Amino acid sequence: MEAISTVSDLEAPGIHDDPRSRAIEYPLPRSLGNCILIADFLSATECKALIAQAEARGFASAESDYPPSYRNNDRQVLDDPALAERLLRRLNEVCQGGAENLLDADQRTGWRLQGVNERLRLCRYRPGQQFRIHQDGVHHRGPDCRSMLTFMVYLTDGNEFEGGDTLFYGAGPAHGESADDIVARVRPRAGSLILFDHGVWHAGATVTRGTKYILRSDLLFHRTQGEDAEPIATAHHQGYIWALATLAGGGLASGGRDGNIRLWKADGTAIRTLTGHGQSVLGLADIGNGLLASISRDRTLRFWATASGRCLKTVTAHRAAALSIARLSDRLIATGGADHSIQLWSAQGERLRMLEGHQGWVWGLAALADDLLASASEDGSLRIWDLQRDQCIARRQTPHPMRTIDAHPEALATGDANGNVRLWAFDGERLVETASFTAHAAAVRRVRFLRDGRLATCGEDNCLRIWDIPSLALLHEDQRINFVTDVVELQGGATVSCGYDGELVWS
Ligand SMILES: O=C(O)CCC(=O)C(=O)O
Ligand SMILES: [Fe+2]
Repeated sequence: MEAISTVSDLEAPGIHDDPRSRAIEYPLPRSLGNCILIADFLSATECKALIAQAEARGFASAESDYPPSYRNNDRQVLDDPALAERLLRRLNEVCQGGAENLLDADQRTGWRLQGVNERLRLCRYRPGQQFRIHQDGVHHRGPDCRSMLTFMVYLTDGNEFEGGDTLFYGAGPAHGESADDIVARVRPRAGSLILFDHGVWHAGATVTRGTKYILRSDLLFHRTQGEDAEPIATAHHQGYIWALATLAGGGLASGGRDGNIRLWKADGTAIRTLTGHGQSVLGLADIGNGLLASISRDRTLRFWATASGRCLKTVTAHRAAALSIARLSDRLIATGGADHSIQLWSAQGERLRMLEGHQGWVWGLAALADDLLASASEDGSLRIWDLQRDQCIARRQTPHPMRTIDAHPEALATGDANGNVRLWAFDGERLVETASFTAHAAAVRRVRFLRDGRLATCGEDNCLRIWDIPSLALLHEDQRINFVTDVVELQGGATVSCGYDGELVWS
């Protein structure tokens, strides 16, 4: 076998005499988006070298970044601009007249191919590992550069493992993930490149025997000057908005995948942008005295002065993504993480204590009183913690991963990965489930009690719903074009919701 010691040996067109002889297929109906499969994009030797180098660097479980029910394959992030540049060169070589020709430029008026994202992700799937139905996220590099297509090379051949096909669906998880909804199934071939629009719903099926490896990146595009270019500067955030919080002055704060926190007046006027987080901002809380606390996938907890926009303090809060935050009193804040722990903090950001017990990600926290905290976890349990004794004093297990929680003087609400919302009562000792209903046709992302006995729920079925409590009558419904992630009620009574479309919507 040809010896390849570094990835830099990925050079000229590999083993092929004519680089343009590669077979090209279009696995999806055009109406669902671009999807292009190019055989023998990398040679077998190049694939083996990439795998060997990745194994030498070592894979990590995706568990600190993604819940296992969503994806549990192993992963490695490799920033390699030189390799990305060579992959782009190869792409231009294999496409007659350059890669742009293949990509249906009509779909991207005003945008031109810039390159392959140098943030390369190597993924390994061993038996039992999978990546459930999803759309791929957009990488934003300022208003004039963003990714639009997924770039994925299969490094192992389908005859070396069982399962592990890439599945394409006609619609999102609201329509289930059943075999009937599969529009195309791609059996991995070593060296094949697949390119598809980020918005196409897809999954990596469970590998049942052997090992599957892929190299994953994105195609980046830059905006061309001129009247064709569609403005994107009007979006409230670049990419997904994850979380909202009301502010004492009547406005609100939003946090996004762009790592930014934006402050807004109640009428929607932008006040300022707080920058500093290195990754998605997943939770926000007004902690009083003009301070905002934020948590991020970058594992930190930050404290900000809302009047000046200054970041006063940054602490590493968790050993994995920090997912949830709640203010208990002027003196006490709690955060929950993908490391399964709950951490308690002073309002000055000193770490006080840790609560352990959950067996999965702590997605939601809610204060019941100054020294009583409720937590909802991917492990399917709801727990109540007495913060005077730092003990879990009540616990209820449910069959599905819990994703969100909110509290209200008379009740608690939780939402789960299967679209169910449950209402609970806690009498100081016993935790009783008082109601349970299917609120969404996919995972519930947020539950929030509103004034006048109403409950708002946000779902991965792209719906915001408002329910009357306790009758459970549906009072209002808003359908968006992508997941709805949060909703808050402002002092004046308006509700503001947000989601993966990057927009805040007042109603
Ligand atoms: O493994 C696969 O076939 C799909 C992987 C995928 O969807 C991703 O990495 O975004
Ligand atoms: Fe994907």
